[in-house]
Amino acid sequence: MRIGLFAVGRLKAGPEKDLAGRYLDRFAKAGPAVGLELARVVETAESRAANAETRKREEAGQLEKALADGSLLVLLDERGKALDSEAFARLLGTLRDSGKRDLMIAIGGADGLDPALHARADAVLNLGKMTWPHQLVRILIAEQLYRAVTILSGHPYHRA
Ligand SMILES: C[S@@+](CC[C@H](N)C(=O)[O-])C[C@H]1O[C@@H](n2cnc3c(N)ncnc32)[C@H](O)[C@@H]1O
Repeated sequence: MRIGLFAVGRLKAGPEKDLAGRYLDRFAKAGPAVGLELARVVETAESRAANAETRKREEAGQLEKALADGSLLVLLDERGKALDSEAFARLLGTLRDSGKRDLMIAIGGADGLDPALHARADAVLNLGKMTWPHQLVRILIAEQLYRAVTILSGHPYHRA
């Protein structure tokens, strides 16, 4: 399965990008059935100037374009469902074994994700109830993806 991370907003060179990159590299190397596309950057000068609803619709349109036909979609949202790392690994394993070729995991911008994406999503997950900036969310989900493949493969990185 190919797993893509879709994120709104550019991650500048610096410690956040380095740390997210480190976990994404480990993740890509750890699971034979798991590939990775780097996060897509969709923010433009126009989208920054637009109001929140217009901006969210535009971002959702760009995500829809980036989604392969029949792709699974998981959204990250603080109002989503809380899973522990083992349950997240099981979910990833189930999605991986579903026969679908693509899974996109989406992180919203400053205004969150458009409601139309929520209606189409296969799962909406949170990383705790607090609101994190998208830069940190990329690091958190990258680490959890790596942790999940180590759980699925029985690697000792994760100690429950
Ligand atoms: C700064 S937050 C946007 C908050 C926005 N006001 C909202 O109501 O959704 C940017 C993105 O980071 C992700 N995010 C932030 N905190 C999160 C959390 N606790 N769990 C999951 N995703 C989170 C979401 O994808 C969110 O759209």
